[in-house]
Amino acid sequence: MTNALLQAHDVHLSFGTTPALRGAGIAVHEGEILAVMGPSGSGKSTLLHCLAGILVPDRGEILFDGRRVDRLGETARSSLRRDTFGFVFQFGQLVPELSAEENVALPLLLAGVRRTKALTEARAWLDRLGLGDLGRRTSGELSGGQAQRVALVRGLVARPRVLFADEPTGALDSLTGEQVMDLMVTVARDEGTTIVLVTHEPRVAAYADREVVVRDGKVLALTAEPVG
Ligand SMILES: Nc1ncnc2c1ncn2[C@@H]1O[C@H](COP(=O)(O)OP(=O)(O)OP(=O)(O)O)[C@@H](O)[C@H]1O
Repeated sequence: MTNALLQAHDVHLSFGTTPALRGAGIAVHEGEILAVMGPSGSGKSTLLHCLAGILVPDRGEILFDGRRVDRLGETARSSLRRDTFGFVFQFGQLVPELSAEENVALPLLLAGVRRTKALTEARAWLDRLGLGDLGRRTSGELSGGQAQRVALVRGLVARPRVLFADEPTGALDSLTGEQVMDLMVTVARDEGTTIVLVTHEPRVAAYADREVVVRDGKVLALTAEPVG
């Protein structure tokens, strides 16, 4: 496929003598929600980190929108992560001293949006997603599921082209996990966001358009790639 938004070709990466990726290849299409599954230690998070420009592979290529991410320097990769990508991890990682709305506003502030405007926008997002009542609370005053929904909104507020979600429901019970996934899919469809979703839970992967499995540092396709 040549028109994928995000691609990895024959990616290898080792941590010291431990190989994490051994020839991984993947193509993610614009607007697609792709679930990356596989056993513990198979290389899922490492692959996500390579696709997101957090890690640079030892060998192979990472392409975003036709551009070689693996050839960019740290500053350019950091700008790409800040301006074009969004992130949500297993333990939301909200800044504990800040309120929910301040946490949501953070990516906008980092992108140079003025504080008042960033907070107004953060509040609008929280309202739109039914979380407006939580805006003034700090993360210590939120339940795990509420905190994770706020973290998800923070990952989406700057309208990233790709959202990288690494086990976003891993710390939640299944009902709360479903609420987080419903929110993620609703926003992604509305905004046309592409999602790379690492999960080991089939119920979570079922929200995706397509699934791949990582095994021993390689990617096995489970369902067919979309045509186009
Ligand atoms: N920072 C690191 N230092 C050393 N080894 C690492 C590091 N990160 C990952 N590894 C190793 O690389 C391999 C792949 O790890 P990775 O975290 O990508 O797997 P995973 O499929 O995401 O696992 P899990 O489902 O348990 O999160 C494993 O053998 C792991 O121990």
